[in-house]
Amino acid sequence: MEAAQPSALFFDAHNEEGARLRRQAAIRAIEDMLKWFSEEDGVVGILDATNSTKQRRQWIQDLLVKQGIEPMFVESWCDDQELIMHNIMDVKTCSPDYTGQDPDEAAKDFMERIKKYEEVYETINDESLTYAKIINVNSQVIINRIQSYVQSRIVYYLMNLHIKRRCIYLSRHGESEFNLTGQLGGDSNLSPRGDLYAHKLPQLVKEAVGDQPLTVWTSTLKRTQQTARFLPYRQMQWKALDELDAGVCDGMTYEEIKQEYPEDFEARDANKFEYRYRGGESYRDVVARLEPIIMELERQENIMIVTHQAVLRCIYAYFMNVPQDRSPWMDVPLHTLIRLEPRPYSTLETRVPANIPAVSTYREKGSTVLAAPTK
Ligand SMILES: O=P(O)(O)OC[C@H]1O[C@@](CO)(OP(=O)(O)O)[C@@H](O)[C@@H]1O
Repeated sequence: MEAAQPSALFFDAHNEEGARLRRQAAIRAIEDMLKWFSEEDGVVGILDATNSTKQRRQWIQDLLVKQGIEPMFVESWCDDQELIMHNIMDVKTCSPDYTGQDPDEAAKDFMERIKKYEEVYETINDESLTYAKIINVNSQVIINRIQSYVQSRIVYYLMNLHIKRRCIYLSRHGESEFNLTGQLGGDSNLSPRGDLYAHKLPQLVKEAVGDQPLTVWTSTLKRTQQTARFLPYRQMQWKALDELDAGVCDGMTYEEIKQEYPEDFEARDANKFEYRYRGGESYRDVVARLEPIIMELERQENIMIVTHQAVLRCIYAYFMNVPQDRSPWMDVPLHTLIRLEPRPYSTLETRVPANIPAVSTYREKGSTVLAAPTK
């Protein structure tokens, strides 16, 4: 039997049973989070709840501080009716609370829910708490007692968010000369088939983007710039988008690495996310250097990124919520345009193959052989 969906009445502060159940749910969520902190080395947890009274916030603060956790409150405050309505239609009607319900009915119920909240709501201004209050989607941000590095990064991240619809387009560079020989890294030119992809890309992008504005980001390496050279949009090069640095293994094939550095080859397979090439980088290092890219992506509207296998995996994993241990093993084929559309509860993905053959650069764990090529 399916659980009944909560109606606005459930959120009425005078409804004692509703208040009791909501408190119980919050306790369960906090217990879950504490378990994750202690058993799975969690660093930042998000307790998504309507902690809209001073008493409720103080209760959470006391509970967490006792466990050695530093709480930071984030309040999103909005009195712009158009924004509220847009948010309800866009976000709330597809929330798990309203699955399968008529969107107009769901919107009406949510308006009622807001009224119930308004009766008891006390905006955050508690001087002793750490908080960020975001007013009308970043028209104004008020912060209080931001003390640690992580907290300041969270504030910066929140300041960059917007709720406009947009898409992120991702593509690897066209097949390169090094891809043909199975060599890693380097700064080689496109192969003839890679060049065909560069010629076809404007048409693929035009079909996906239409007449909307777009900005193209590439790495500083020749293969991404050659791939993007016919795209009729503003272009920017980012060093942060350069391929994972393979250090002493740059220019080698997987087979050569296995022969010359067998222990490294094994260590990388055992933990590909953490393994750092001698004199080079790990996937974790790439994720860290991509932080400004992610921040800027959150601020921007339509962006197309032409980059490399490892970097693309990291950006894709961020939007598609792929766990760290799986992301370095994802297959991201050459000559394929990936369209990501971030939505409130998930990101929609479409893949458009260019139908231009290319070698595969995908290697399974334990093997030095690359997978079958793309037809
Ligand atoms: O982490 P793995 O799976 O080795 O993938 C990264 C490798 O992908 C390659 C291709 O094999 O990237 P690129 O997209 O730049 O061609 C290498 O240059 C790079 O070292």
